[in-house]
Amino acid sequence: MTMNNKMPKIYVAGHRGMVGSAIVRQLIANGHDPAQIVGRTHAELDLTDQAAVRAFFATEKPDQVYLAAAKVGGIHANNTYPAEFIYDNLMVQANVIDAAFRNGVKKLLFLGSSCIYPKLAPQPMPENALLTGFLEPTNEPYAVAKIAGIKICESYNRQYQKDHGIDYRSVMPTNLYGPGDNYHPENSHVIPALIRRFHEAKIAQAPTVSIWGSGKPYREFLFVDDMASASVHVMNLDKAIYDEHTSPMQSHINVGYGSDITILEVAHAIGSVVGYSGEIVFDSTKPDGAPRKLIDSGLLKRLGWQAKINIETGLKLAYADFLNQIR
Ligand SMILES: NC(=O)C1=CN([C@@H]2O[C@H](COP(=O)(O)OP(=O)(O)OC[C@H]3O[C@@H](n4cnc5c(N)ncnc54)[C@H](OP(=O)(O)O)[C@@H]3O)[C@@H](O)[C@H]2O)C=CC1
Ligand SMILES: C[C@H]1O[C@H](OP(=O)(O)OP(=O)(O)OC[C@H]2O[C@@H](n3cnc4c(=O)[nH]c(N)nc43)[C@H](O)[C@@H]2O)[C@@H](O)[C@@H](O)C1=O
Repeated sequence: MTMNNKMPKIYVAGHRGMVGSAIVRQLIANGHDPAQIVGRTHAELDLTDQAAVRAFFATEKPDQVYLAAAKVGGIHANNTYPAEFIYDNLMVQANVIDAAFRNGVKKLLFLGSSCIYPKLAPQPMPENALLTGFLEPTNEPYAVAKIAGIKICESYNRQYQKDHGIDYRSVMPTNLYGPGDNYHPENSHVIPALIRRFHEAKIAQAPTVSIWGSGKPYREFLFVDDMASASVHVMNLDKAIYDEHTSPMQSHINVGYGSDITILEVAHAIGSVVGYSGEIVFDSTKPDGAPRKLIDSGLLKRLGWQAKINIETGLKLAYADFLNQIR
């Protein structure tokens, strides 16, 4: 009882989402008391509603916040709903970070995305590639919102850290996948989309299955439980160490797997896990997006974290999750 009282009360924004639910699992696996973890569904609390967010923080008074709620989707969703991607993400971030500050939250972790980096950034992309060039057009509105999220955290630290003791950090994940993913046929990311399409092709005994674009772009894929462990690791890093490796105007940290593969290679790997042996064809009416976006995760490695789950293992776990979801 005494020990539980000393545990920080943690608000995981987006606790039902793929990453948020993995962060909750990780915190509990680390021994955190589930009663000291707070979550609200979108239906219970719309984070774009400033008054509702302020009222929630004033009532719950969490000590720490993991900001894993966002409008999220793959290349088609980003391209089709750009207004929602920029508006929702700007509002959610601004509301949550500001309400956290106003209500005494000392520690917050903001989840951005590797799409913050320029389309033609040097590969692998280091943290200091931010704001050095043009963004990939298919997800520019989402990326601009994510860049604003980093800058909100940095600005609050710069203005308020000294007097209020706040420490708001940011992590930039590469492309993620795993249990709890969104398997929508159009609006999802490539791995869940292809798991569904290959599974349906197998059941229908279809001779071909199509993948979008040329299959040539490279992507770096990280399993969601690795992302959750990296998030908790960065949140809990000693402040002196975090400060030594970042700066007030460049405080974000990349979270990647460490290597990338082509979309055609990941399609073959998914075909093999699902058990589909037909032919792969290309839908050239669909965009390729960024040619490559491998992030440099050297800083996080130096700070003591590395991914554990390889793509073969991760895809098997993801397919098991898909089968479970459609049962
Ligand atoms: N998935 C990926 O490949 C990547 C994800 N990220 C980042 O990681 C974080 C988590 O993403 P992920 O878990 O994949 O996404 P999910 O879509 O699985 O989860 C996002 C969660 O946020 C909630 N949410 C969205 N809008 C609102 C709102 N207005 N009010 C309240 N809740 C809201 C969603 O609820 P509901 O579904 O009910 O709307 C959902 O539970 C995001 O910041 C994302 O940008 C970064 C890089 C890659
Ligand atoms: C995480 C990241 O996610 C988005 O960027 P993206 O990396 O381009 O994401 P994606 O997973 O949707 O596509 C990866 C690649 O795969 C190809 N591809 C083939 N076949 C399918 C397919 O069936 N579906 C999808 N979605 N892609 C397919 C697709 O054409 C592309 O070449 C950002 O908008 C932004 O949200 C962001 O930060």
